[in-house]
Amino acid sequence: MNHEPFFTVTGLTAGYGGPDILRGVEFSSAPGLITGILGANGSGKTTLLKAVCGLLPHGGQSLLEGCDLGTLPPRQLARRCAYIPQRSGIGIDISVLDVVLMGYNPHLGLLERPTAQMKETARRALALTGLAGREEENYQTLSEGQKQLCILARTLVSGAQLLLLDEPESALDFQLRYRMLHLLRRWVHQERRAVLAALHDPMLALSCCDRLLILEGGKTLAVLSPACDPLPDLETALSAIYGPVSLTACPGRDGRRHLVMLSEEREEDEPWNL
Ligand SMILES: Nc1ncnc2c1ncn2[C@@H]1O[C@H](COP(=O)(O)OP(=O)(O)OP(=O)(O)O)[C@@H](O)[C@H]1O
Repeated sequence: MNHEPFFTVTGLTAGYGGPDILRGVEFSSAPGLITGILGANGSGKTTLLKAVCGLLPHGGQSLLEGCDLGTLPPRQLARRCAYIPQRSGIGIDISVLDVVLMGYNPHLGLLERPTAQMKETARRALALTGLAGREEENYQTLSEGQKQLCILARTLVSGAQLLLLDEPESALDFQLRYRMLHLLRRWVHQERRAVLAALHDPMLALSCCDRLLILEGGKTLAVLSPACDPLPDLETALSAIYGPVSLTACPGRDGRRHLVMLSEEREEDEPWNL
């Protein structure tokens, strides 16, 4: 796999008016890789995604194919970089197909309508995410998990080179969260894009991400490859954010190394006596 820098973050700092929450985050990604951001609650995962796509004032740089994202006007930024927040924020009655077609907005002029080909691609994206036949339904009537799949379809058609996803799996059941990440992984490898996804499920991240960015207190603690880095290195980094854990490697049917993570009980933990 090609490992030339495609997306590089250097010295990223950001906050909300008080002390900096992100304190010099650094990492880089080659094209065709999915990077999972893991960190405890409040470690800065969402803040990182918002700073990269310019929603928060920040210091440092995010370079995508050598272009400083911080210098791009909003429309050009939206063409290159798609940010999917934890909640879609869509509160109006709108069809499922029209939500997916919103992915084309940065490419359309004022009052320009999506083409027949765009509609066809949007239908295919919905079929890929398991929502075939739901195109004309009201988006508001979908379950939270189905809404996440619909937003994923919108992201896939957007043509952005960099996808920033904030807990894209949070409302999905066990099967769907793996299907979603496998789909994203295949798509990213094939299309040579980059995905940065904040995830709360470390097993999912270990199984589906090419790389893991471990955040602790707004800083990069480690950048690791679940497929090839030594287990003790992975255990040390994961234990720093989740408490004591142990990892076991299992051979998958696909021939890749799969990791199973166990949370080890802390001996020093007091029983809960309220
Ligand atoms: N709008 C805001 N104003 C002030 N502080 C904020 C704001 N949003 C987040 N923070 C603070 O920034 C820190 C990092 O929050 P952030 O949402 O980036 O963490 P996270 O890793 O995504 O957490 P979680 O896993 O709980 O979603 C937290 O201490 C939080 O209180």
